[in-house]
Amino acid sequence: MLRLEAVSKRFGRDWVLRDLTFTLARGEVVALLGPNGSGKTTLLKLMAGLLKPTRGRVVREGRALFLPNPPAFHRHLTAREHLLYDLAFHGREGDWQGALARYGLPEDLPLAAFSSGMKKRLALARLELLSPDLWLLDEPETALDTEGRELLLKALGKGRKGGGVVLATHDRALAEEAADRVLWLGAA
Ligand SMILES: Nc1ncnc2c1ncn2[C@@H]1O[C@H](COP(=O)(O)OP(=O)(O)OP(=O)(O)O)[C@@H](O)[C@H]1O
Repeated sequence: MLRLEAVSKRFGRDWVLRDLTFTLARGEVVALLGPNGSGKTTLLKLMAGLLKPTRGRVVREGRALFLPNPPAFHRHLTAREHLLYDLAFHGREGDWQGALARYGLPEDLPLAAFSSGMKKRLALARLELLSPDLWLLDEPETALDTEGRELLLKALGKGRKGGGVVLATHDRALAEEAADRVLWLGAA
């Protein structure tokens, strides 16, 4: 699904990642763990193609979608409007009403009025609907309550079936429960 060949990334004079080689197999869920500033978000962005490596190569199969933390939405749209916009933008059709109901979300409230947990739920509903091949998730568990966490675990199962998942997290319990493998990032 995804291969990184001797990838290094530097911002200015600081190396954040050095000589990283990694392969994500189809159907695999991998968790990225490491302290603040160790390069987890940078690595997800490199995997998504949102950043270019300073050295090395990233090879991706299929369509990748990066979920930032916190998720980014147009605040003046409602959940219904946003999902319809996302589906149209990606040229897809999908049961957006079913997705909102599964995640316990209102259709007609502007997203400016969503709590951070509701936004996280909406981001998962959106991912399910758009069903990319590769799910790249930055701290998907933050702001989720117990039920939201269960929904996340289910969604990760769908991501696995769809192709593969890489998630950055500080939650070791989540990594142990959801991931096949952990990639530890330390000081570069
Ligand atoms: N656009 C940028 N320009 C300069 N430095 C950056 C940029 N993006 C990230 N960095 C630096 O790269 C390092 C890694 O940041 P990154 O956000 O990838 O870490 P992280 O492991 O996701 O951290 P956290 O656990 O706090 O979310 C940090 O020192 C950060 O300041």
